[in-house]
Amino acid sequence: MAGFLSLRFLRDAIRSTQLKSAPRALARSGTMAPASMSRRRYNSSIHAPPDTSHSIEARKALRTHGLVPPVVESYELQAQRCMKQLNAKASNIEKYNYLSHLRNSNVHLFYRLVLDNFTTLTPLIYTPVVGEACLKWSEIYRQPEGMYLSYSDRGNLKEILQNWPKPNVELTVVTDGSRILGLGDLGINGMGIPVGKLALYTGCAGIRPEVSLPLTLDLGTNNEGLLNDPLYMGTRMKRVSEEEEGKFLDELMVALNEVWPGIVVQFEDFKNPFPALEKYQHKYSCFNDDIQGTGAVVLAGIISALKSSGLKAKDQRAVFMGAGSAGTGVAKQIVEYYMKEGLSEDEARKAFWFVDTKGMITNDRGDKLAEHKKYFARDDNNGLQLKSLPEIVDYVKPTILMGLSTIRGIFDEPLLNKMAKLNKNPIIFPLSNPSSNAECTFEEAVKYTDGRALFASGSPFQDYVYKGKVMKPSQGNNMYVFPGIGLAAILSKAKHISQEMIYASATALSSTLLPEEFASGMLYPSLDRIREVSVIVARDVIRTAQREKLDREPVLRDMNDAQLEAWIKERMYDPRKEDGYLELMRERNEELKREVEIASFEVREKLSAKL
Ligand SMILES: NC(=O)C1=CN([C@@H]2O[C@H](COP(=O)(O)OP(=O)(O)OC[C@H]3O[C@@H](n4cnc5c(N)ncnc54)[C@H](O)[C@@H]3O)[C@@H](O)[C@H]2O)C=CC1
Ligand SMILES: CC(=O)C(=O)O
Ligand SMILES: [Mg+2]
Repeated sequence: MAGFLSLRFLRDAIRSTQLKSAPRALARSGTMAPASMSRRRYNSSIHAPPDTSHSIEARKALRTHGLVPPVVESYELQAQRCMKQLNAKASNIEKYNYLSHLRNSNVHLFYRLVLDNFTTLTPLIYTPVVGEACLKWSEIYRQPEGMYLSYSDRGNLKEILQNWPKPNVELTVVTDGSRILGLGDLGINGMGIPVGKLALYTGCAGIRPEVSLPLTLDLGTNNEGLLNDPLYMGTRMKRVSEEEEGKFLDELMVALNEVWPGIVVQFEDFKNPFPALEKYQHKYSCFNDDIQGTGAVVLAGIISALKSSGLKAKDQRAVFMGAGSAGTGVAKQIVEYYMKEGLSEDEARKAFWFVDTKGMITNDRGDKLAEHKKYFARDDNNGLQLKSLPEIVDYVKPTILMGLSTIRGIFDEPLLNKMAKLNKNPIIFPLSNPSSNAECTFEEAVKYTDGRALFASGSPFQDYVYKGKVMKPSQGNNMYVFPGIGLAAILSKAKHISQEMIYASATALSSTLLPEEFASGMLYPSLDRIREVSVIVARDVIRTAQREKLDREPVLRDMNDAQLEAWIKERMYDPRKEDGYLELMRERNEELKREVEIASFEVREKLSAKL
């Protein structure tokens, strides 16, 4: 019996790497000719395509000799050509397509380019251009990227996940496409978001590209435009009910953890992300980026802004335009900070006034409030029900104006003037994405507050020269923390991702702002230093996981901070050190190992049949 169990275990272990062994098994059963080494190379899960940077020796070994022009090029030359081709593209969407193609055809060159041109390329692979790509996803579709799981696949999710061609997945970003940035329900067109977020995981935190899985759930869409679009590539049906989605997600979480035990799951851009977070956060290694990641990143910006304005937590009054997952997630995180600064929970909670489509959120407004809005609903309004943002600002006299509403331009000139009259340094955070949904632009915030606003936006803006001075915008985007949180969860093998771990990511991020950056008005560190930032975020998140006994990697426990940082850095994927030739050799080794495993499994199976 014990022998039988271990054989089954071995067979399952081999199946978990089944893709590589599948061609051989099929070949053995006679349904498929054995793939030649050269054929297999092109189907390789690891990218070792013909590359102009390969030496002649490598080309010979890879049998790509003759498949690329003869000159062996330096990376600098390759990069020069790429940037020239990129700059020749007439529109942002063409640039997006070009970069997607590059990522799929030469992954290391793509990431090297991203790391060397981070601030120029991020807006093209992430917000704002990814928003346009999602709007047009079914139109611009060229190649498979990520996995699509449809409602009709329920019952078979585990089996389908096993079709993913890379054997070891450590991280997935999953969306149901129901609230893509501020662009609404885009159905499966939302795939651009998991793809973009995971590209940032690799760029910002050095997660190896082959261990990440972009995942989009095809659970229908209520977007009539898409339902009527012949090119739309998702199932043409209305969105399933919340209950049906809940059951689907239950199956998905089990399946993901069976196929890739301990996988880190990032939930992204769900219209109603609260039930999943509540249900899974203490059960699996997962977090919600829009609620928790955004909360952490905005808290870090608020810590910097308060330091800059010289005001205390107890003096803050915040008006939040938009009371969705991001708005309430951000405010909850700030409440925690205010409490650590000495306020009672009630004092902290009362420092927030929320506004949604029906106006100021109060307990006695007369409508049934969604569960997540109740905590911040005002009960001190003496029956007063205010509808418009300007009258709410007059009533509250806020120090902070936060935009997570998706409404472009709602922070208009008169409102910004008002904030500037009320405060020496008004804190203005138009955080909605993409740029076309921002509550105001950087230029507007500077001009209409006479250059005194402490500003952060969700999507990037250009520097702006005001009265002869170059003003620098800050980008308050969860990209500053989610890569470090995910990296920490992977490296520490965290059982769960706790609220304390998320909070640690915020304080870690705020600690990375350099004095000179702070002096120049920046609220966040320069994105050019994002890898350094991710190391510090990951370090502090790991430390918190250890304190809470949520980590399962004992090796890290005895390290001091410097050792831990060095260890994290060492594990980060660095495209500069990658080499397709070496990878292929590694891959061949792995393949040989698997062949030996299969052979020994077969021998043992025959033996056990004889016994
Ligand atoms: N900067 C960042 O890192 C992040 C930015 N966001 C952005 O925040 C925005 C909102 O995201 P979620 O909260 O997840 O969406 P959501 O759909 O959950 O919430 C949107 C909120 O805005 C309110 N709203 C919409 N139209 C309004 C109107 N005309 N007047 C008043 N209120 C209105 C809704 O009532 C709702 O409370 C999106 O644009 C998203 O891209 C989200 C996460 C991270
Ligand atoms: C940045 C982000 O996660 C969002 O806009 O939804
Ligand atoms: Mg999001």
